[in-house]
Amino acid sequence: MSKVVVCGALGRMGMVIGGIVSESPDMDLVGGVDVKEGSFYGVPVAAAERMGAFLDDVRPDVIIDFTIAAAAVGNIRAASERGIALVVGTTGFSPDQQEEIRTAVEGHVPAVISSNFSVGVNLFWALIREAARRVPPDYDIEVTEAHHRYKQDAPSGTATTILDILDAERGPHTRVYGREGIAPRGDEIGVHVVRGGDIVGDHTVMFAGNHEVLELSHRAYDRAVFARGAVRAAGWVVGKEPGIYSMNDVLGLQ
Ligand SMILES: NC(=O)C1=CN([C@@H]2O[C@H](COP(=O)(O)OP(=O)(O)OC[C@H]3O[C@@H](n4cnc5c(N)ncnc54)[C@H](OP(=O)(O)O)[C@@H]3O)[C@@H](O)[C@H]2O)C=CC1
Ligand SMILES: O=C(O)C1=N[C@H](C(=O)O)C[C@H](O)C1
Repeated sequence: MSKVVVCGALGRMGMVIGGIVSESPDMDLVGGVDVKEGSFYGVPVAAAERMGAFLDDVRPDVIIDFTIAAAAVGNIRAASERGIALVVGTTGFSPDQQEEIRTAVEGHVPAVISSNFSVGVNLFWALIREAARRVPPDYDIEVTEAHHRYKQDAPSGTATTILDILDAERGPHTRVYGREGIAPRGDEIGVHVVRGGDIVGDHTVMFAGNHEVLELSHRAYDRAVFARGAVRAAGWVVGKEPGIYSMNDVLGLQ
């Protein structure tokens, strides 16, 4: 039975994750952490400022973090100092924050870190990789993502992962974020961000040649797809060797 703490417990993702963990026969939801204290699913939610004391009290096996980048870095450090395994879904990390996370995790605790925990998106990334290898080099590439009006970071973590896959397969390209005025196309990848309403998460990669367009798309209809993946990762990561793992490791896709 793994003891689980959810960071960002009272947020959109935290609430869905808490519900799934509380109903999992092999998991014990022992608490949450959020900016303000409270409770969810019958367990306490500690205020972020007293997270360390709370972890020392409830002693979880794994922390699932869906907060914001600045908070997640500190949460990861707090988990690492106590030898607690991690699942991190938070997005929007700067290169410096990514380096801080690597230093906190590697050689200390096992952590599954992914910008998207849905099975569909992990397959989508594999299909994009394959397409990027096969599509002729002169085809233009545009990446579009759409999310709800409350999303803070842009472009999404999932879109950033897509851009990293495209760079790995086709060589580094300049990223042009939207266009305005006279904007002739070069050898860039165009990146387009849409924010509105309650869109859960849409991503499209367009490969545009002369007289044809190939598009690969993924659309999430419910946050449960991300939450189920994160809870699955939490069950998987406890007891693994220290290091950073991807959702491919959890799903056995590599
Ligand atoms: N990898 C994936 O599959 C997915 C990743 N995400 C990512 O997860 C993150 C959260 O998304 P979402 O749930 O929609 O966002 P929300 O804003 O709804 O939830 C984040 C929660 O974290 C709280 N929080 C802020 N700082 C701290 C802290 N120091 N300690 C604990 N809690 C804190 C926020 O409180 P307050 O509101 O008071 O600031 C809020 O309740 C985002 O980065 C998003 O991109 C989202 C979906 C899927
Ligand atoms: O903030 C969200 O909602 C989501 N964030 C993740 C991202 O930035 O890619 C994953 C998903 O698209 C939903």
